[in-house]
Amino acid sequence: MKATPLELPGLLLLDPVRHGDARGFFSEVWSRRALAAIGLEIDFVQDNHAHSAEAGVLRGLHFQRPPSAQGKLIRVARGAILDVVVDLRQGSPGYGKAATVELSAANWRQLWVPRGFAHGYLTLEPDTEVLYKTDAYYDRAADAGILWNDPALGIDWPVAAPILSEKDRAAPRLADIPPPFPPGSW
Ligand SMILES: Cc1cn([C@H]2C[C@H](O)[C@@H](COP(=O)(O)OP(=O)(O)O[C@H]3O[C@@H](C)C(=O)[C@@H](O)[C@H]3O)O2)c(=O)[nH]c1=O
Repeated sequence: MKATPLELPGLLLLDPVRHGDARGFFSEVWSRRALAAIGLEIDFVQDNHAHSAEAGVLRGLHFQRPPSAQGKLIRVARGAILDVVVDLRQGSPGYGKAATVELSAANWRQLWVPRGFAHGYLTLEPDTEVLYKTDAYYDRAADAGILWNDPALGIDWPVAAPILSEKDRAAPRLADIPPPFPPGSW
């Protein structure tokens, strides 16, 4: 498993091996041993699977407040997404900065997002299926979000009018919420 650190500390782009043959392919999409070998020892507790029917669906930017913060290991089994994360860890050199990466069934890449980030994605193709593992359970009371196009984040979304949930349409800007991950919480 190749692991490439991205510009925000803790973010890792992973390239699992895909063994192709005449039948199709085989791939170990998650292995505790392979992740431990690159220094990631994570106890995942939940697997999520989301289908988006259309290109232009934007989900995010979401996080769960501590102590229910979640690390996420994200991949795409069908279609493609622009995956976006924002570092919300106060005191991190990346605080308030965003990173974007394309994940697709074609490139077979995965993104490891540690606790302390907001996460969102835009589907680039219809019928896109996103799968991700989390290291903490869903906690509806801790569920929170930041407005996808908060100008302070400077995210270069390739779409002006995405398809959003009502919740995401009404999300606050980062400057309008108490810092979700103060020093000591991450
Ligand atoms: C996230 C989640 C949602 N739900 C429920 C709540 C709601 O009724 C329904 C849809 O929830 P949402 O609208 O929040 O789904 P969605 O907008 O897809 O939310 C997801 O977005 C991406 C970007 C993430 O990073 C995830 O952590 C998660 O926040 O599913 C669960 O039961 N368990 C979960 O873990």
